[in-house]
Amino acid sequence: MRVVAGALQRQDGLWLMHKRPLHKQHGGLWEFPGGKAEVYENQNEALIRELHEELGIKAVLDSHSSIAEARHASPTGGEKIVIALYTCRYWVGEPQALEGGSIGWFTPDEINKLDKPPLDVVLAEKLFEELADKGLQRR
Ligand SMILES: Nc1nc2c([nH]c(=O)n2[C@@H]2O[C@H](COP(=O)(O)OP(=O)(O)OP(=O)(O)O)[C@@H](O)[C@H]2O)c(=O)[nH]1
Repeated sequence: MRVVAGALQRQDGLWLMHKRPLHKQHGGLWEFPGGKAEVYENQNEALIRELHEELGIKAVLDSHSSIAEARHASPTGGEKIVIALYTCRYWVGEPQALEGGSIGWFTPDEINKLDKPPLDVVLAEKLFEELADKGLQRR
């Protein structure tokens, strides 16, 4: 299963995280917004669609390439999940939680402390390491 996620950074440097609705898998945990890519979509298209459905924004991805990836086999021994994370600094519209969860804006240190699904823990670590390596401002 291909999953795509967005690391949205606002102009004040804070990053958006989405709290999953309670009734879903990983309910109440904070994730990078996104979701499953359909078979007919490339990853960029899938993420732009998911960010529109979940947050109501039109996003412009910083790059066609992902900044980090995380993967694991599903607990049922079924298909492997691969999540690719893309950064995004430009979008049209004000992000809102449209699917029953909530959103918040956080510093990297705050994100590290949020309760997250396992792959988002990995994505957050890799994202902030990668940005530090590139000498980019984290906040
Ligand atoms: N973000 C994230 N998703 C994970 C992790 N582990 C894992 O199995 N997933 C699964 O990856 C999928 C992410 O897609 P999604 O966000 O569109 O899933 P969803 O349940 O909201 O949508 P759905 O109602 O269409 O199934 C979900 O099935 C989610 O449970 C993880 O560590 N982080």
